[in-house]
Amino acid sequence: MNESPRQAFGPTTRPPALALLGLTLLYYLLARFGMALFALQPANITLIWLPSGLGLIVCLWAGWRAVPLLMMASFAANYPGMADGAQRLPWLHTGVVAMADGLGVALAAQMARRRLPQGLQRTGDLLTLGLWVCLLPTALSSLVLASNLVWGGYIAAEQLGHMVMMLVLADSLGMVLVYQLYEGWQPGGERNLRSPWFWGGAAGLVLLLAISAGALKGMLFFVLPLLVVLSFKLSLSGVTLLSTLVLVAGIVATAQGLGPFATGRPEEAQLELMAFTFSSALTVLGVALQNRQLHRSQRFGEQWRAEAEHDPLTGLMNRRAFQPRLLLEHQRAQRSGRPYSLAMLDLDHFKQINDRHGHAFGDDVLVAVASLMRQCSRAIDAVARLGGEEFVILLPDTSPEEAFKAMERLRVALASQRLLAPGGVAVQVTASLGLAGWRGGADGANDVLQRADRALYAAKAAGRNRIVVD
Ligand SMILES: Nc1nc2c(ncn2[C@@H]2O[C@H](COP(=O)(O)OP(=O)(O)OP(=O)(O)O)[C@@H](O)[C@H]2O)c(=O)[nH]1
Repeated sequence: MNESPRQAFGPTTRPPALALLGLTLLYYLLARFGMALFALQPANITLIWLPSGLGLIVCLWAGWRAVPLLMMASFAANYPGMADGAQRLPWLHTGVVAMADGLGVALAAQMARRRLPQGLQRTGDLLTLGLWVCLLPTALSSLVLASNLVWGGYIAAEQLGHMVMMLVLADSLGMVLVYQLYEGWQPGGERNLRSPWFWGGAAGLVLLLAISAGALKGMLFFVLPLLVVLSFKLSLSGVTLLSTLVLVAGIVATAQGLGPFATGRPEEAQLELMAFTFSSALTVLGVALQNRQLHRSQRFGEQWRAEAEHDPLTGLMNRRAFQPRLLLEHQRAQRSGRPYSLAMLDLDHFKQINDRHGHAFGDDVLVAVASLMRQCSRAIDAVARLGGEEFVILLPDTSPEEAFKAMERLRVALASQRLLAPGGVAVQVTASLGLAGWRGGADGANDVLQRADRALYAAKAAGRNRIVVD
C-alpha cells in the first residue's frame, strides 16, 4: 500500500489536461457560489473558502502549471463582484486578487511538499500543517488581498486588520478540510462504504445536524465525540470524508441562520464557529492518524515476528520458534499425562546432491521435502527446519509407535518420489529419521530432543534411509 503518494511540486508526471480543466472549473464554481453559500449575513462574511483547499490540492498534483489556470478562474469568479461598485480600475484590483489567490495556494503546496514530504503521518504533523501549510501562506496572501481592497476603496483602512484575520481563518479552514480529504484518501478507502459504521455514523451525524438546526441547537457539539468514535472504527479515508462533509454542512447551516452559531452577532459567531470547526477537524484527524499509526506498528510487529520465526526458504518454523513450542507441548504433556513424540529428519548425502546438481536444485529439494513433511503431518503437529538439511516434527498426543507409522509413511513417500534436476535427471532423495517419545518421567523436553538426535545418528550409522526409535 502506497500511503505517501505525495507528488513533488513541479511534478514528474503530467496530469491529464482534461482533469486539470475540470478542477479549474470546480475552483471557479466554488469561488463563485461559495460566497453565497458560506457567507454569514448580514455582514456577508465568508466563513470558509473552499477554493483555497482545492487550489492547494490542484497545485500539489499538477505543480506550477496549475497556477495560471487557478488565477484565471479566480479572476473570472471575482470580477463581477469587484466591478459592481463604483471603484476605479476593477480589472486591476481583481487581477491582484487573482494573483494573491494563485500564489497563496502555490506557496501552500510548496510548503506541504517541503515540510510534509510523506504527507500526514503522525499527530505531530498537524502542527506543521496548521502553521506552515495553512497559516503562513494564507497570512501572506490575505495581507495582499486586504491591502488591495483598501487600496481600491472597497473597504476602509481601519477594517484592514479584521479583514486579514477573516480571510486567514476562512482560507485556512478551507485548506484543512479539503487537505484532510486528500491526505486521508488511499487505495482501498472505498471499503469504508461497505462498513455499517460508515453509514450508521453518517446517519447519526445527519441526525445531530438536523436536531441542532431545530430546537436543540447544542446537539451540534456532539458531532465531535461521534466523529472521534468513528475514527476508531473506520480508516482515515472514511473519517476524513465524514468529518469534511459534516463540518462543511455545519457551516452552510450557520450561513442559513440555523444552529447554535447563528446568533445575530456575525463577527463573534464567525470566530466561535471557526474555533469549533478547526478544533473538531484537527482533533478527529489527530485521533485518526494516531489510530492508523497504532495499526501500522501492530502490523509491522506481526510481520517482523512472522519473519523472525520462519525459515525464508521453506516457510517452515525455525529453531527459534520451535523451541518454545516444544516446551509448551512438554508442559501440556506433563499436566495431562499424555505422550508426545519427536522425529528428527536429516537428508541423506545432501552434500552430493548440491555438488552434482547445484545449490539451486539443493534448495528446490529442501522446499519439496518441507512440503511433503507438511502433507504427511496433522494440523496439530509442528514441523520446523532446524538448519541446513535437518528438520524436526513434533507430534503431540502421539506415542512413539504411532509416530513411527506416520514417519514411515513420510520416509517411503520421499524415497519413492523423483525430483527433476537441471538437465532432466531424475534424482532420488532419501532421509534418515531419529524418533523419541515422552511417556512421563523426569525427562525434560531437551532430553527428548537429544534422544531423537542420538537415534538419528544411529539411523545414519545403520545405513541411512531408515528410522531408528530411541
Ligand atoms: N542447497 C542448500 N544446501 C544447504 C543448505 N543448508 C545447508 N546445505 C548443505 O547441506 C550439506 C550438508 O552436508 P553434510 O552435513 O555433509 O551432510 P550430508 O551430505 O547430507 O551427509 P549425511 O547427512 O551424512 O547423509 C552441505 O553441503 C551444506 O552446504 C541450504 O539452505 N541450501
